[in-house]
Amino acid sequence: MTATQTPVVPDLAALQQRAAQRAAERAGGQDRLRGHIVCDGLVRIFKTEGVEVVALQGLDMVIDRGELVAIVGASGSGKSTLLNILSGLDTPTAGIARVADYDLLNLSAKRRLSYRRKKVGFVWQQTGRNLLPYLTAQENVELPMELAGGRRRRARRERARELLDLVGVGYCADRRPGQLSGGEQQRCAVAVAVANDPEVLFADEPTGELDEATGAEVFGALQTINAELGVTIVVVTHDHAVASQVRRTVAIRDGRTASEVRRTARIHEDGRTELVSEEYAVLDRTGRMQLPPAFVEALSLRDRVRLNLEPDHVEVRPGDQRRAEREAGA
Ligand SMILES: Nc1ncnc2c1ncn2[C@@H]1O[C@H](COP(=O)(O)OP(=O)(O)OP(=O)(O)O)[C@@H](O)[C@H]1O
Repeated sequence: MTATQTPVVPDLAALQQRAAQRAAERAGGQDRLRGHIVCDGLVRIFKTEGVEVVALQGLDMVIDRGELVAIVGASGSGKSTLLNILSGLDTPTAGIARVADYDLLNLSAKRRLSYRRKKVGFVWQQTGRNLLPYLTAQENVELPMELAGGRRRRARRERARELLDLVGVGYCADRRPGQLSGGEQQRCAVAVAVANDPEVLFADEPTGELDEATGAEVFGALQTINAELGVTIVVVTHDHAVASQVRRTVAIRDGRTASEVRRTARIHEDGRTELVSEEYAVLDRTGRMQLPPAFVEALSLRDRVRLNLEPDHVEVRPGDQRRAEREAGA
């Protein structure tokens, strides 16, 4: 049996391949594929009443064109701060934040507006933030096109209809948000977010207020947009179902990229396809990395650790081996 014959997990690999192909076509060639979103040593410090909060402390992250990436992390780890910066709502204190050739540290007001209107789209957790209640779904999708200009009325109407169909809510076109379920509203929000054909879509907890089945439908709409339109998508989520279905999940801890899980489809000799997850720690340019909390706890690592350089790996041992053994035995 070959890879094309009924693999166990065909969807992810096939969709990702299609997304990469579409994104490459949009970008005008493979060599422009690298680094659609680049954060390097990204810092955001908030100052309130003389107190400084370092929300991002040198975050590094590169996302390629056409990727669909999930960002996870505990509350307060800096996810919303990162998304606000990447969506052009907030300005970083230092470092590099670049999206599709827009340097987000140095944007004029005019360029910021064009960035927000044309380059990126957003889906927020609160459905009320995504859709205007007094417009129908169709009108909601047409509105951003009208504001951006450039498309005639008929073209706007046709595109809105196509996008609603693409995310599976064509039947909701003439209804107002109040007449839609939470999942339908979020799928309409996805159509609104891509109305002006953005290169990147940011979604902040898009399934956060939905039950599992409805959340899966909304995530399915994001996957379709990624695969069919080649839009790069970054989803901040606490939803395990979402995080486990993307090819790459980036975990943020204390304002830094702590680790990444990459999933690849492995094809066995008997033709079975298996989804394999591998966890990586992220090493920054100065050689810093964070050990996963489970590793630290398992060996009671504290204060300082011993490092040994081996020909093909680095060993990390408890600094005080005897104490660690005592605690492990206790
Ligand atoms: N406007 C602000 N002023 C002061 N501190 C802020 C501001 N925004 C965020 N912070 C602080 O920055 C840190 C990161 O917050 P952020 O909202 O980015 O975390 P998060 O990972 O999105 O959390 P959650 O999952 O709860 O939304 C927190 O300590 C937070 O209190």
